[in-house]
Amino acid sequence: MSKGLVVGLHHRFVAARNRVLASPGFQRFAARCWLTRPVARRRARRLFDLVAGFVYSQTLAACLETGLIALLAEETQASAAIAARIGLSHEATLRLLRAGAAIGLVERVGDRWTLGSDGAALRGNGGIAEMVAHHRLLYADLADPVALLRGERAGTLAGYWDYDKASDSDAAVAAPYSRLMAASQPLVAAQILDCYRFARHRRLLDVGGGEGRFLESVGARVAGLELALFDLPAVGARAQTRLDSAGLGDRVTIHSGSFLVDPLPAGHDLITLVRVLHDHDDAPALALLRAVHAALPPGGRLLIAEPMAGTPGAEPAGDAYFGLYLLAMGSGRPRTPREIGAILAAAGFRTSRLVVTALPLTCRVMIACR
Ligand SMILES: C[S@@+](CC[C@H](N)C(=O)[O-])C[C@H]1O[C@@H](n2cnc3c(N)ncnc32)[C@H](O)[C@@H]1O
Repeated sequence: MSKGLVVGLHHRFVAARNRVLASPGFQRFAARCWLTRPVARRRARRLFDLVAGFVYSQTLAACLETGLIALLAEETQASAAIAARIGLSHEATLRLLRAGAAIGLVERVGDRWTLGSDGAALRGNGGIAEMVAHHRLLYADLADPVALLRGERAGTLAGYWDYDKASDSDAAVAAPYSRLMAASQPLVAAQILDCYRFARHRRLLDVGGGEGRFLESVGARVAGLELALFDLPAVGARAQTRLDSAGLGDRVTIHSGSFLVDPLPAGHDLITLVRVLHDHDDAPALALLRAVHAALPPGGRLLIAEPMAGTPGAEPAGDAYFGLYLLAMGSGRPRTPREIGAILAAAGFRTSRLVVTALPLTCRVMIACR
């Protein structure tokens, strides 16, 4: 069968399916028939979740901002005691507790309240709370999503992630985004360190390494590996301070500059790009990969770690969440492993492969060989 014919048949199938699914008569039938009812209910719930997603996010924000999650992590409490601690009326507290319970953040046990399973999981990862607070900026930009897509809105996030100002040594610009990245870094670092054997290398350069939180994790896990970090001047200065106070100052060399303008330091057999490539549009991304290629010796490796588009089971995190987040930020896009492989080949890398990580939703890893 020719490819054109297969595409044509696929198209006709999808069009026919969508006509049926959109029909109110079919929807009524599907909801009433015992055979189709479970599927109809699942689909209705999924659609409702899409419509209501912002309300759930804001419920989560309120649970964090009032201190409810932190409070219940300490001890179970009665609603009146909770109200006194979080500074809301008893009525508002009950409303928040019930909303939080409905989405798994808190749980009622007898006449007291404790964390729900998602609330407990959230406590185990400090980076999530920081992201939730940070989403105020994202949601301000998304208040008019069509204007954002048309390019009619100067994004609030674009001012937050202002790499141009950070490259002019503007410490006030670099500080908030560097702190945010450092807070969410441990979860990412653990996955990278679990999926790739760093001990096979002698010298590692982490490009766009932020405050050095990733190198801190590598240093703690892999003895004997020489460490170096490259980032914009204002960020490099923060990394120096952080790594000095972590006792790694002697083991890490900090290089400051812009990877879009300055050559990367040579002499490292492994270079890492952790949550860096997706920040950049295709032309600068290719320039960056060419700079990495030029800095590596023959046989040297590049490790790319970031959330990617088209991740099975985590599709919304790629093209929906990061697609719109990076649009608001003003540059970059999430890429599929195949797209990353194509730019790696264009930059001169001989081979590239995907490595399995524990939580591909937050981080996938590709290894390229020069
Ligand atoms: C999203 S953050 C990731 C930080 C760190 N790798 C992590 O995972 O926590 C991107 C990093 O790339 C750095 N960066 C952006 N543009 C750069 C450039 N032109 N040259 C050097 N570093 C740059 C930023 O300063 C920032 O630290």
